[in-house]
Amino acid sequence: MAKVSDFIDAPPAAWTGRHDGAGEEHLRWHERVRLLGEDSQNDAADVTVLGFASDEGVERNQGRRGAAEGPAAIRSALGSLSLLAPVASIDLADAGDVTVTDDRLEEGQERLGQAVAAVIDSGSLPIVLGGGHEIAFGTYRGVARSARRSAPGQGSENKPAKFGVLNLDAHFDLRSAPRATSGTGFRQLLELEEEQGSEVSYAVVGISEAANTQTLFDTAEKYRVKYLLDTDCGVTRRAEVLDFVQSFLAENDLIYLTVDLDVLPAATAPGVSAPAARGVHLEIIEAVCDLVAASPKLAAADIAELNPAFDLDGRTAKTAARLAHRIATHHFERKIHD
Ligand SMILES: N=CN[C@@H](CCC(=O)O)C(=O)O
Ligand SMILES: [Mn+2]
Ligand SMILES: [Mn+2]
Repeated sequence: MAKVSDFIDAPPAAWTGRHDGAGEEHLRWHERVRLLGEDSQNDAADVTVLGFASDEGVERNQGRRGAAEGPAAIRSALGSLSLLAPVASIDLADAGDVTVTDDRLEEGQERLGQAVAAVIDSGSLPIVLGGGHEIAFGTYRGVARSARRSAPGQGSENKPAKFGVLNLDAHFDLRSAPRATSGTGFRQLLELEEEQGSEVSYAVVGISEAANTQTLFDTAEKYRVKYLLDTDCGVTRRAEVLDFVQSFLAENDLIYLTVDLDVLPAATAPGVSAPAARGVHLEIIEAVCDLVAASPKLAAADIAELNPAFDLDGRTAKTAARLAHRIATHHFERKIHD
């Protein structure tokens, strides 16, 4: 079986963070994460972090370069986060980064797909740290080529698993372009599935009417995309948002969760290529991540678009780290209670 290290360009570096003492009562991420290398015997951690160091897709989409530095900034913010008693036994691994050099984005997405599939097939949950939202086509390829995709769906011996992609984003990212960009990923995957005669359902939480043109809404309709506008996702609408997500979980057998940090208000996530004037409050985004992470259907997650060059006092990196932490710990808590 292929190992994740076969597809990695930059092996993981040592994690750092605050150290308060040796006991488990002081535990933080940097003291728990083990680094995966070519010689690692057991790759199947509960959660495996890997990075996608790319901003080529953002550049091609007329955006602001800098997201290639995102994975390092998220790891740095994750390092000092506490692992409290209920999750102190979580096995966390870092596989290192897939790196996009020059303009070889498509190659990088392919390698990311192979790395993600290797992690899933080892029995671990991959959380991929971006990187521009071109990460999505790579992570999707990983879920699509994993054994979980070809396993039969629930309640049916013959039908393949129903695959749902849930995007938390101000944008549809359904653009048509001659080459892959950070704005084309979901159109690419919908077209690929159509060509293959297979199916994927795509849903988005947080769409901004001001930041998507009519042609993008028309494309969303063509592909029967389910979505909630940012104006439907205020903190008083939490129950409706969670109902929307719960229905999507119920309709599918296998879920890929992707978080584009520009779904959050610019005050919470200034360090992105396209900050949101309104956005969806972190309280709602967190509740959605918690719900999805606690589902055994979750196959992979990623967090995209952190651009440290535009961050203010590391607040976007801290937010990204907090979401990665919640996805990891909610996944683990469900796993140990099952
Ligand atoms: N990842 C994609 N992003 C948006 C960027 C929008 C903007 O730059 O204003 C999109 O393509 O729609
Ligand atoms: Mn976006
Ligand atoms: Mn996006």
